[in-house]
Amino acid sequence: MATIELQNICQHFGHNAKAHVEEVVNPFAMVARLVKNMQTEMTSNVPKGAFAIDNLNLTIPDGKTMVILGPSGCGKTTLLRIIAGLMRPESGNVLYDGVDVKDIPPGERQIGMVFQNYALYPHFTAKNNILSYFRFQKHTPELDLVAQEKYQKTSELLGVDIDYLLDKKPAHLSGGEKQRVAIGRCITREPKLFLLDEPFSNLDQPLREKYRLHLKKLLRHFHITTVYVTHDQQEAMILADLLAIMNIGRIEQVGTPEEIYAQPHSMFVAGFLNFDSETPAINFLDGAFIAQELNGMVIGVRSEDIEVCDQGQISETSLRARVIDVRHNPIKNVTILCVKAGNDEMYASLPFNTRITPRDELGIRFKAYHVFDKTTGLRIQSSSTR
Ligand SMILES: Nc1ncnc2c1ncn2[C@@H]1O[C@H](COP(=O)(O)OP(=O)(O)OP(=O)(O)O)[C@@H](O)[C@H]1O
Repeated sequence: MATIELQNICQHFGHNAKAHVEEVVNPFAMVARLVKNMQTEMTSNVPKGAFAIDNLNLTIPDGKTMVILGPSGCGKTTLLRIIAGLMRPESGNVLYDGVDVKDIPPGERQIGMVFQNYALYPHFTAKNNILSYFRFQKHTPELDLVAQEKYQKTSELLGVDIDYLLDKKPAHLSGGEKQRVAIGRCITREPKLFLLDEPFSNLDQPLREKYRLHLKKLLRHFHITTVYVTHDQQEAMILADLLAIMNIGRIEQVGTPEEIYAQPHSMFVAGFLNFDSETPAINFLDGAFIAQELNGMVIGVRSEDIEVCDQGQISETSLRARVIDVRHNPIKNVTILCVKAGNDEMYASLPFNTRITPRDELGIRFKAYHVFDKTTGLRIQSSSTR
């Protein structure tokens, strides 16, 4: 196990690049990068052109799972590759337990890595992939014994259903099976650090859900420091001890999912972290519409923090609104309203089956809200009557 520290990391790509990336000579890493770049090209939300990580600092505490969550192209994989040593940053330090690992090659850092494409050895069976760490060492009867024990323990932890795929080669394994073999391969080497880059992105939804719970169990069992990269909010929420929200080369906020949701540092974080995909993460409203002294500010209010009242109960502390749309969701036990107040449209989550219909006129009140500076996007204050 290890505490990982990133200190003042800088890395530039594109036309503002200060230097060429020093790619550690590793054919697998280079192929993975090419594939990754093609995928990023196709899906990135970040403006094309220069990309920079400037003076990034981050600590991943010993034994914790830190999920790096951010939009496509914000630099999550770059960060993971810097931690792994697959890329040397232009400047800054990476420390494992306080020791600078600049001169330690990736293969000697005791890392278990699982990438999107799993990078299994195609000519090895599943069993030999799981044991590949031992297969590359000088063969001795003692090593065979250790390997057998490790293998036994790993397959127990991965679940009984790994047995039937052991003699198959990767070409004959499904995405979920490859993923289990890749994780098994990591566990067998007893890493001090797990690095996982969207390992479930090739799986369909039910399998993703199954395997992420399985992975959570494994991570709990081993207490290995883990960095998990994803842009899937549900995955992040389930797996994270700590979340780091990333945006265009910057870590915007670090904390538990609950802390970040309750006290977002910025409009980006407030609008990005969404506990419930039924509604937008937060409603942003023009401060001036709420009160004159809030001119130049933006109000952020979560859908669950909006309550409604009859027109007759509208007071100084409530706003007039018109219902645009009503959706009842019996599974989640909520009724979602879309209402318009002034020029602002917003969503409210109410108890299931609330008797409201489109075009109703009503009053709305905020139980809690955040105030953001319109120019910097930073949170200035929060208010709650909950
Ligand atoms: N070796 C490289 N050379 C030039 N640009 C690169 C290189 N690697 C990454 N980039 C650029 O850096 C940015 C961040 O890429 P990165 O793969 O780290 O993002 P990401 O957050 O992991 O994205 P995704 O969620 O889509 O996988 C992108 O704009 C990408 O095009």
